[in-house]
Amino acid sequence: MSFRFKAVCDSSASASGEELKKQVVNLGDGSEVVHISRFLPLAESWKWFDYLDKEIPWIRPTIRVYGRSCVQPRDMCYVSSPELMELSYSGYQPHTHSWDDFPRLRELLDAARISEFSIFYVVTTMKNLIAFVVLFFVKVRKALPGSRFNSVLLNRYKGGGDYVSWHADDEKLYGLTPEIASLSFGCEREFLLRKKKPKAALQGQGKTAAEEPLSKRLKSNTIDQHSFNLKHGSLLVMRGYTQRDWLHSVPKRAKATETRINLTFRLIMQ
Ligand SMILES: O=C(O)CCC(=O)C(=O)O
Ligand SMILES: [Fe+2]
Repeated sequence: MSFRFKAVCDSSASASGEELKKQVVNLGDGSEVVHISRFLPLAESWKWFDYLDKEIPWIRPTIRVYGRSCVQPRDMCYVSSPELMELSYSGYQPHTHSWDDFPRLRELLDAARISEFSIFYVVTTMKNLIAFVVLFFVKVRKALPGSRFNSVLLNRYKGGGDYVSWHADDEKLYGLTPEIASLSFGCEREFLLRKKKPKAALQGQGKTAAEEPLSKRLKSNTIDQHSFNLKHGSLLVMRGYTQRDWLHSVPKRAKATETRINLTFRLIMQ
């Protein structure tokens, strides 16, 4: 059973001016999660879901997990700028879609007056995607003043058998205290967080934190586990030392038969 977190609730205004219910969960030791369940209106979210589902050039790459090659259990796409450091995870370097191949798209960025974002992307049908990403950057920034992002990793879970296993987005290119803003569309899925075990204890057992069975951790300390139901149109932000001290996952769920799309916005340090 997952631990029910004690949330500190406050609220902030959305881009359109209405009140957004914002949950701020203090994980301790400088780690924090912000959850806004109704970040985007439902109808607008479905529009974006359909768009992303159809137009993103999704791929399902082969990655390496504990020395073995396997097909990643979800589709993905990656968007960033060529001058930024390249992302690499699980022995896999995703193709970086760049907006430099499509100079006219800069006009769109300027029009949105967010030229400080050196993002982006595009393949043939991507004009709408740029508008889409710009819109969200603006909305996320309004809800979380001071946030900055310059890349986005897109994931598509085509049913309850698709998942992301325990990991931390602690790659060096994001720095020590990355802020990661995650937008979800479509099928509601559970998002879990659990505290990493101190390195010394795991090394003694010849294990990494991700290999420690969940059942064992729950027996020992349920307080180190948090669960969020990520609804259609929701926003979840991890910040502070969350990537250093915690792992997160979206586990398989037999009952989740429909597709879910998730976008995680990140800042690559230059
Ligand atoms: O799908 C999600 O909610 C999380 C995805 C994630 O953790 C990642 O892409 O690193
Ligand atoms: Fe992640």
